[in-house]
Amino acid sequence: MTALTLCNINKKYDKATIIENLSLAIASGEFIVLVGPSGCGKSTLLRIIAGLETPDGGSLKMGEEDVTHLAAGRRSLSMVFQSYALYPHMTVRENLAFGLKNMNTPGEEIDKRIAQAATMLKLEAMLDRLPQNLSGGQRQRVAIGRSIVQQPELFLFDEPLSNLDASLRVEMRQELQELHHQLRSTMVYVTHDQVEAMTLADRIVVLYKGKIEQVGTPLELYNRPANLFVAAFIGTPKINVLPARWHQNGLLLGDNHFIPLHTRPAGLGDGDNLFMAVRPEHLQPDEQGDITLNVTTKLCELQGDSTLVWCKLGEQDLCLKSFQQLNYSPRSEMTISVNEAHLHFFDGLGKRIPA
Ligand SMILES: Nc1ncnc2c1ncn2[C@@H]1O[C@H](COP(=O)(O)OP(=O)(O)OP(=O)(O)O)[C@@H](O)[C@H]1O
Repeated sequence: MTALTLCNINKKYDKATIIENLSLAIASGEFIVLVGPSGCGKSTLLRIIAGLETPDGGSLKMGEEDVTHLAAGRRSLSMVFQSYALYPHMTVRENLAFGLKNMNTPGEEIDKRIAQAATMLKLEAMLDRLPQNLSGGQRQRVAIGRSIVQQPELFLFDEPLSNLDASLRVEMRQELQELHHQLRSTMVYVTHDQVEAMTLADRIVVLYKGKIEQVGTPLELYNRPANLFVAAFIGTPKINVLPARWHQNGLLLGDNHFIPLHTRPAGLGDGDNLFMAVRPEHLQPDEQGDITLNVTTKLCELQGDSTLVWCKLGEQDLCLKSFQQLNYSPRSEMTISVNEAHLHFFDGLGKRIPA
């Protein structure tokens, strides 16, 4: 286990800045998940930590040791890729043993570590098979096993589950959780999958254009997004965002729809522009909430366990998610509601306004 400290990391490709003055302290044993839109620099950051890319500025420490200029092979870490990268002509056992043999680990020790990893990852029955005779999930387990036998202080994962089908992903996600629980190693994990991020992470790092937008526990990000970008990035379907203006004791939404509020968001004065945001699952298809809104339905999407009701408040599109099975015909008038505690407010620059 090791702590990891990134301090003012910069990385450019040609003239384009990919990572900009990025600082992050990762505690020993922590499971950190990096998320962000395609091209925001997640893999680049992981490769910098691995030593596969050199930063143009800044420093990287593992524990107390400055590893900024240490060769990849000399860092006590192991990386698992999306593509598994197994040797096709070697059996599972040989794949697991390969790195250890290169480090001149004694044979007995290799056998012991392979046996432990095989038990942990349920690979015992497959040790003498070639990768071509394994399923995608089993291959991914071998790739993870190859990391485990190295007993690294730090695990790096670059979208390790993205080649697997949906049910296998769920299974592997749970196995990774269990693995972290057993090993208590520091793990840094890149994914596009929100559920993986929310369920695996101790803390999530949201990146955008090479900068950190917010670092926090999954629930901090969901409950108190620091800005509109994070609010819109975390949660499916996306949070509803409505332009608004403070007026006396409430908000004027886009088309002058007034909603009274009990609490004035900090620092707001009459006429100030802001954004009000509300998650689809916090809109209720009834009048029970503190604030009611008269909307016109556009479309109902029945999903079995839930229904998405797409509707319009004036010119503004809204999505409501209900865990009931609902069916409204298009262009029906209905009243929906929300509790004031579920509203988020952001200033004109998209920064959260504390309640
Ligand atoms: N070797 C390279 N040379 C030049 N540009 C690169 C190189 N590697 C990555 N980039 C660019 O750096 C940016 C960040 O890439 P990176 O792979 O880190 O993004 P990402 O967030 O992991 O994206 P994705 O989610 O699509 O995998 C992209 O614009 C990419 O085109």
